[in-house]
Amino acid sequence: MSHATVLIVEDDKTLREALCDTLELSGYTVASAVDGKSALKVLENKSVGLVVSDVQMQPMDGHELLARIKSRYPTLPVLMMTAFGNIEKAVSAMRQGATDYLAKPFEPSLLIEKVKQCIQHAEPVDDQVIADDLRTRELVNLAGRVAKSQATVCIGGESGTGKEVFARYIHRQSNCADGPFVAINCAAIPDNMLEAMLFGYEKGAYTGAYNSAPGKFEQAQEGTLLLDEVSEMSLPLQAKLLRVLQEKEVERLGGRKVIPLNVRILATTNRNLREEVAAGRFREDLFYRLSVFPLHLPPLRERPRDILPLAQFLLRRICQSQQIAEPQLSQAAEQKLLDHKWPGNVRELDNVMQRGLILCDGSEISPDSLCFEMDMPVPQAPSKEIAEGASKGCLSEDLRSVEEKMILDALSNDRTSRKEVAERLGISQRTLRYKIARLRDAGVAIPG
Ligand SMILES: Nc1ncnc2c1ncn2[C@@H]1O[C@H](COP(=O)(O)OP(=O)(O)OP(=O)(O)O)[C@@H](O)[C@H]1O
Repeated sequence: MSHATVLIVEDDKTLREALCDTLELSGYTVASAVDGKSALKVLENKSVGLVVSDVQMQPMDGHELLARIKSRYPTLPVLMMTAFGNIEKAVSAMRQGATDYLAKPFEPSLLIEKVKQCIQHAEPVDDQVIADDLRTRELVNLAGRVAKSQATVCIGGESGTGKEVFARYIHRQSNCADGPFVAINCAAIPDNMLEAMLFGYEKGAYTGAYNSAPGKFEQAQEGTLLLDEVSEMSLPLQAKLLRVLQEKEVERLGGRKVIPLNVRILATTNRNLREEVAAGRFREDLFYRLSVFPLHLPPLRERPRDILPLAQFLLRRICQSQQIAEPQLSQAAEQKLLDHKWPGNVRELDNVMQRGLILCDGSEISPDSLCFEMDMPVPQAPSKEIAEGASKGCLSEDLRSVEEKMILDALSNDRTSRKEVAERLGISQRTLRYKIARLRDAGVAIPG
């Protein structure tokens, strides 16, 4: 049985109670509301997996509620209940994005059947795309439209803006949604390994290849392959990638068989790819092949109406995963979130909500519980303490700032790739990526 809460929106008290009873007896957790306005309030405070709503209600009717839900929670399924014989209302609700409809009066068994179907097809909470700001809503809309084509989409935007969230959304909305979604982070894997992981290899292709293995392209057959941080790929590998994209076929390393591919390609990048092309770090032909349809996600500070819905969504997600009650955000806390500039975007907001949850009193998150990393004091301890901290195996704040300075110095050389920076610092590219993300979350501008 699904754990998702079903929200019943119906102004007729007797019918509302009957619907709630029917679903509760079938094992669902149920919440209820008397009209669209109060339903939106419930949605703000509760994680809901499905809305079952009447059409005719006052003051906010089912159509308006549906429109608000589609703009604010685009992936939340809605089952509309229409008056018997009013097929036009049902058709217009379906056009507006309702998942299904029930014509009144209906048997309890039909309600249970439809609810079950809608919940089965519903997005898990992790897959939801929050889009309240007009700019984000337009992007979701665009992403939904481009999803239906076979076009290669390159999603750009600062770190933590939700590029992977959008890539997954495009996959779910595409004609290959039933196929696999395979993602590979091109920045986190050393070049020779990345090649083997992308294209696969035959037994004996290189030392240590004891068995043959399919690559990510093959794993993504009939589905979507996301090339995350594609700009970090080396030039020689870019050439090989281009060939696979042009030919729509792949050969495993050390293999002779040509494997035809039917894979939708998506890519993301934190960098301005045009600038990378101009600087000679990214192949122009690959740029054009990947950017058939470019989508750019603006930073969170440029879509302020997303901040609070995202904060609430993230809070709910954290509370659900930790199975704890969800505290309210006080009005002053909301204002503090709205006033911040979010250099680390949604990922930074996620961190702030996690910390807020730890620091709050359980029922309410106040402004004091919301601390941004850039506001946290860095103690100026004498160097003796650095050594002591290091010998205890913990990284003191001073050591951390020395480390940060080394990373920033290394990154400030324009001609050095991230891969070379990682090598020079003696850390893996994955570790470097993690440390850069932490610095970004703390509001530090990253060179390059
Ligand atoms: N619109 C959104 N709705 C819901 N969650 C979001 C949204 N945007 C971002 N997130 C959340 O923010 C976090 C960062 O998102 P994501 O990994 O997609 O960002 P990114 O741009 O791909 O980051 P990076 O460039 O560092 O890889 C994730 O936890 C994701 O679930």
